[in-house]
Amino acid sequence: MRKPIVGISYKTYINSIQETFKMLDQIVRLTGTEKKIEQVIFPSIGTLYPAAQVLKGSNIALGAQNISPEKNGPFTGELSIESVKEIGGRYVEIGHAERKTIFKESQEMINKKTRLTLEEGLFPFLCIGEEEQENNEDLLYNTFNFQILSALNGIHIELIKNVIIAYEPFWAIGKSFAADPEYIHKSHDIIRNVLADLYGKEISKQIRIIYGGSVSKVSTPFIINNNNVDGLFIGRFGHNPKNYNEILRIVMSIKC
Ligand SMILES: O=C(CO)COP(=O)(O)O
Repeated sequence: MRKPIVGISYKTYINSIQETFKMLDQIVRLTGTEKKIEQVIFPSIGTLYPAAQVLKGSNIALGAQNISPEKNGPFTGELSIESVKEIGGRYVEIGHAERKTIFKESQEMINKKTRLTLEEGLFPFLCIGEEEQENNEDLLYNTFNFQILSALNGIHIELIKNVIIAYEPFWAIGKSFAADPEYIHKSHDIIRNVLADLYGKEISKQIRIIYGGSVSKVSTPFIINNNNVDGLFIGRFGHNPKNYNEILRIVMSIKC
């Protein structure tokens, strides 16, 4: 069975090392021994190394919000996967809506980063999602199919199961409320079908699909209550460690 997984991104909201220490210390005390669920924290990039020190020895993994498309070389301003690995990072977030819209990240770039992450033995949180709410299921299928196929193009089939698909509809990020649970469930079903059509049923069953976009403790029980939703990718409404802990407990009570 797929192990539930919850990620939380601090984006560029929590940038002080002291504040990061304080928050992660609380989180480690609240949830750091849980084994039935995977937890990943994606701290603000300047706090990645100190965050790694706090998470070390707990059951909470470290993730990088972005990496350079190649291990080393002339990529000014980028974070190398070599550094992520050295400090114990296990996950890499790739293709977030903000990187696509603000930093103009292309599908080709997303493909390079995803491939590098998998070949280096780490686990990508591959973000996909439509820009506008879309009720036509065929159009949604085509959008997901294109994004997944181009991101995973040329990657060895053996590695595909290590991908975590983070379904984050652009239009639901940074809002007051998450997308409607029924809409989320339908999208996850479509993504599972896309994966089965591309890589076969067996592999599709092993890939975790999680939802992100204005998730809160209020919406969590409704979103998570579906077989094809394997976890959450939390933003602002989990930045308070107590809220994060509550969200995690709800997910565990339903999934574990
Ligand atoms: O983008 C997200 C996680 O990657 C979600 O962020 P918000 O929950 O703040 O909308």
